Amino acid sequence: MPLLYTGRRRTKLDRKYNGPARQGPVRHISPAQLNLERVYEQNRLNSQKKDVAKVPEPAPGPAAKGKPRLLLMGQRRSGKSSISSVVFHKMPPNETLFLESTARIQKDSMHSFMDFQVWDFPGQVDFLDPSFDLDAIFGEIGALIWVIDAQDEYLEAINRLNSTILNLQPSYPNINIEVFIHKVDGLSDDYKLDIQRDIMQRIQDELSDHGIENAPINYHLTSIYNHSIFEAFSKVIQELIPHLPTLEALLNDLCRSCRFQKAYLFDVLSKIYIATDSSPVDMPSYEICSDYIDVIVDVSEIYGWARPSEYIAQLEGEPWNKKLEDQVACKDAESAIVLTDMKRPIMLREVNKYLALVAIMREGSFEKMPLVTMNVETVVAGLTEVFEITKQRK
Ligand SMILES: Nc1nc2c(ncn2[C@@H]2O[C@H](COP(=O)(O)OP(=O)(O)OP(=O)(O)O)[C@@H](O)[C@H]2O)c(=O)[nH]1
Repeated sequence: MPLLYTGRRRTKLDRKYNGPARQGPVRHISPAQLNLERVYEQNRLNSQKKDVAKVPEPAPGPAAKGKPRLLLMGQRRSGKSSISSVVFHKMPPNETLFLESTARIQKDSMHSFMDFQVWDFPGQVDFLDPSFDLDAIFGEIGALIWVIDAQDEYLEAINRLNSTILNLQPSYPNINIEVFIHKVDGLSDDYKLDIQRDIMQRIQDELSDHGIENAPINYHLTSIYNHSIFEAFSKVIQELIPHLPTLEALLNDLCRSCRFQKAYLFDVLSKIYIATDSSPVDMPSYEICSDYIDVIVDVSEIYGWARPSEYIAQLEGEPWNKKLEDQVACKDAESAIVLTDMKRPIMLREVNKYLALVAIMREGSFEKMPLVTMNVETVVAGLTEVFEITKQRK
C-alpha cells in the first residue's frame, strides 16, 4: 500500500489513483484491436491530466450542458465520495478509509457510450439555501442519488431527504430519486430488509402527509465492498438510456437464439451493465462476467508487448502477403472460456471502444460456437446501429 508507506492522506481532489497494477501502456495485442485496454489507459491519462490543485467551480460551465447529471447527496460520512471513487475511479474499497471530507462540490465528467456527469456534494451543504441557484443544480439532472448510512442513526438523513423531495417536487416533479441504503456489508439479510422497510415507510408516510403519492423513488441496498454498488449504479444509468428497450430486445433475441443463460452489455470502464436480457439478474453471474472483463484486460497486458517490426513484416509477408489487420476475422476483442466447475462457457465480445457484450452460455454449448459467433456478430452490428442512430438524433 504505497499510501501507508508515504503516510500521506488522500484528499478528495487527489484523483490520481489508477487502479491496481495496470500501469504500463499496452501497445499491441495480437492482430485484433483491443479497445478495452485503451479505455482503461484513456481513463488513466485523463485522471492524470486533472490538475490536483485546481478547485472545481461551483456552477456548471457551458461544457456541462446537455449531459445528464447524477447528484450524490446525503449526510456527512455517509459514503458519497467512496462510491464515486470506487465505481468511477477504480479505487480499491479499503483505500476509501483515507478519503478526507468533501469541502466543495466535486464534478466528474464521464466520457463513455453516453457522456454524463457525477456531482459529489459535501454532506454539510444545504443546497436549499436561497443563495444556491437550484436550476443550475437540478436543471439537467439525470438522477438524485441520496446516500443513507445504514450503520448509523438514519432519522436525520431521512428528514433531510424528505424536505429535499418536498422542496423539489413543485418545480422538478420528474426527478428520479434513488435512495442508496449504504454500508450494508456486515449486516444480516433480515436486518437489511428491516431497515429498508423502515426507511421506505417513513419516506412514504411523510410524502403522503403532504399529498405526494407515487413519487418516483427507487431503493437499493449497497456497499462498496461487493458488487451491489455496481448493480445499483447499473439500474440508475439504465433509467437514463432512451433506447433501453431496444437494447434489451436485442439481448433477449440473442439469448433465445444462442441458448445463453444470461447476457450483459457492459460499460467496460466502470463495469456497470447498461442492459441485460429479461431473465432475472443474479449476483454471481454479474460478478463473474464483470471479473471476466478484468481477466481479458490482464491477459492483454501480459501479451500486449510491442512486437519488433521484422516480426510483423514476417507475419505479413509470404505466403499471406496481407496486412495483419486483414488476416483476422474480427478486429475487436473476442474471447470465450469454459469454467471447469460448471462446464459453462463465458464469452466476451467487444462492441465498441466503450462497451462489451459478456454472456454466460449453457453447459455443452461450446460445440455450437460457430453459430453463436455468427449470431453475436449480428447482434453487435445491431447494437452499433442503435448507438449510431441515437448519436445522429442528438
Ligand atoms: N463499511 C463500509 N464503509 C464504507 C462504505 N462506503 C464508504 N465507507 C466508509 O465511510 C467513510 C466515509 O466515506 P466518505 O466517502 O468520505 O463519505 P462522504 O459522504 O463523501 O462524506 P463527506 O465528504 O463528509 O460528505 C469512509 O471511511 C469509507 O471508507 C461501505 O459500503 N461500507
